[in-house]
Amino acid sequence: MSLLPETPAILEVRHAVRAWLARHEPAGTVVVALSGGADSLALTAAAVAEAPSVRALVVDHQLQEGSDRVAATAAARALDLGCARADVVPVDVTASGGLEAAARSARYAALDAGRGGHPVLLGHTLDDQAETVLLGLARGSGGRSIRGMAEYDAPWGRPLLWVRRATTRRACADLALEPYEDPHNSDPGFTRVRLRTEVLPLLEDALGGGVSAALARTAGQLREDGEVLDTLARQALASARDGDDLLVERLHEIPVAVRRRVLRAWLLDAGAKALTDKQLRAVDDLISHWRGQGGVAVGGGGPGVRLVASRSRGRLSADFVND
Ligand SMILES: Nc1ncnc2c1ncn2[C@@H]1O[C@H](COP(=O)(O)OP(=O)(O)OP(=O)(O)O)[C@@H](O)[C@H]1O
Repeated sequence: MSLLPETPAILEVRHAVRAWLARHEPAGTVVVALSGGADSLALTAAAVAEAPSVRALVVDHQLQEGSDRVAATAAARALDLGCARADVVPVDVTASGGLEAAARSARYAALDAGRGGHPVLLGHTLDDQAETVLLGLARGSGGRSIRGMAEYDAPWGRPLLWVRRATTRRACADLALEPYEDPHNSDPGFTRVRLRTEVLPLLEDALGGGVSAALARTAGQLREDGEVLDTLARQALASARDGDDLLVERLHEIPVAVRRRVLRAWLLDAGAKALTDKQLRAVDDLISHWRGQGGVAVGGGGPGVRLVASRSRGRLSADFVND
């Protein structure tokens, strides 16, 4: 649909979507995950202009009074904008492990179930990426936590990862669309909101601007580097495996950055959960600093059971052991 006004903001969002489609070549229909907020609304308008056929999916978390109206309004906008279909999917959020996390997993499950085999475009912007990287830097460990979000991790596509949030807002204003403002997005009880409204502006001010873009760029570079290391690790894992065990002699010569990834993938496969850097290093010591030490317990066995990685006769094995 080339009926959209050709303002700089609209053209920038369209260009980002066009470039994503050209890189990832989804066949036919794409689904847009539409919250009704500025990011996914601008994304929907641009997708309709750029993709052969667009379906919108709006998840109604049913957590706030009137959420059904918000969802219905968003779906109606999607049809106005030219989507071939727009569906509201109500979900029941059962809050185990925090409401935010429960809402997110219910949302992704509903989008996955409703996408009909097509890729799903999400409206994450460069600003979301910068916040994610900053959170990862402060809370995570290792390069994986500051890689940020992928622009395509099938079926999830993020065409706007290099577009500023201000641009999607501008695009909506240019289209005379009134985005939904989620009250959560201004609630300082959420760490992400404080990052957005307090920390990042302070960093921008102190460092003279460009911080969000630099964080997003760093994430992009780390992701590319990390993907190479992951590929090498997959190959090394395949060659070191003997049944469920690993042959130590095949792991000795591998650079430590790759070897730790091999061990991580192997332990996760064996059922490890929430692996820490300290545990991984201790398992690595079974190879690089072997002095006959005992096994290393890692999380994952459930109550009363531990997963223990140990070395014996040139092999590493991971076994569940009762406490
Ligand atoms: N209710 C919803 N229905 C459909 N899509 C949604 C909904 N809420 C969010 N999305 C999609 O997810 C994108 C990111 O939204 P938001 O930043 O609120 O998510 P989040 O809570 O940070 O979750 P995550 O970053 O894990 O996806 C939106 O741009 C939109 O594409």
